Amino acid sequence: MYAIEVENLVRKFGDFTAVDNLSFSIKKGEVFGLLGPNGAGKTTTMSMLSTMLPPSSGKASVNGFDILKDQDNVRKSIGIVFQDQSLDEELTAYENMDFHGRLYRIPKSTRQKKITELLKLVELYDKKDNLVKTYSGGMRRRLEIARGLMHEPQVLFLDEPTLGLDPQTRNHLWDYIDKLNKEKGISIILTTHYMDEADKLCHRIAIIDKGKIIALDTSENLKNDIGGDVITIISPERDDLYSAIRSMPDIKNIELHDSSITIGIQNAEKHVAHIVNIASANNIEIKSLSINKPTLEDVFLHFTGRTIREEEANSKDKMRMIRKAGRR
Ligand SMILES: Nc1ncnc2c1ncn2[C@@H]1O[C@H](COP(=O)(O)OP(=O)(O)OP(=O)(O)O)[C@@H](O)[C@H]1O
Repeated sequence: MYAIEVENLVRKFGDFTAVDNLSFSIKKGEVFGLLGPNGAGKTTTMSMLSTMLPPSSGKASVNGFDILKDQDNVRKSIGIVFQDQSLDEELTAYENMDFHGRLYRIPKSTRQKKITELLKLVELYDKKDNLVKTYSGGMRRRLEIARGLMHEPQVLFLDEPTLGLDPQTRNHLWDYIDKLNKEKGISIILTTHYMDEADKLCHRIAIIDKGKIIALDTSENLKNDIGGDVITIISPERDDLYSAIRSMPDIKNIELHDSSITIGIQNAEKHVAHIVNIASANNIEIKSLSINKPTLEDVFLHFTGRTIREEEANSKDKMRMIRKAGRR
């Protein structure tokens, strides 16, 4: 059984199609990422899978339960951490957790044990009696994750889990998410517009743009599929080197430039020694050699002709933070 199965899922708002015929499945124990720019349809997809928004057409199941026919069981199977914070600022961390446990009718003795275990897991146990309004952004997000795990969900939904957090806090949170997956075996679906986040956390990534999946695979395969690595060599005897190595069997393409040679090749590091040996056997000097690995940004560019514009994303992050602050 899959953690999530999605078949031809569509969501329209009036004439506008926000989610356009998505199909994918997520294995149990997998961390799966929906990566795409703002407005790509990620949150809308998560909202449908968590039964908060009905699809216009198509079907999906979570933990084997149909999102339309078996909503109660879907809800019991999932923990949710969405973009907008939903903690009670005037309560302590413990009280927030306890309140959530009561909502799910978890008996008192189990509740206390669970709260202790989860607050320790996200390293907030020492601060359990502090009011949430005294918490930093990273601490709040960790508390939200712990709270989302109170009822022992099989699948965790994380919508932009590190939005608006500073790089150090993001790194910390990534460690917790990784730990949750490894230690508790929880399947995780997360959305992000941060390439490094998808790269670091996700076993597989669906790149989504304008409501459609444009590529889906492991990060490594996605990068390899667009042509692999690029080796750049600077040498005073470029022409000789070019002639000596151009017939190497694994080279996908080789180009001679004014001051360098560039070689497109998969798993570049495996071929570097061979290239250096050929140069040395032919008395050719190599001044420098560097390997560039393609990034997920290159993958997105390859499929869409555009970049996921981080400036745009960042300004949107700021707007969200201002909006949230205004609500307090
Ligand atoms: N309730 C709604 N009514 C009309 N349009 C909507 C509604 N909700 C979302 N949309 C539109 O659907 C598209 C997808 O939005 P969605 O929030 O799913 O994108 P996203 O990839 O999660 O981006 P973001 O990270 O900015 O939320 C956007 O163009 C958005 O404006």
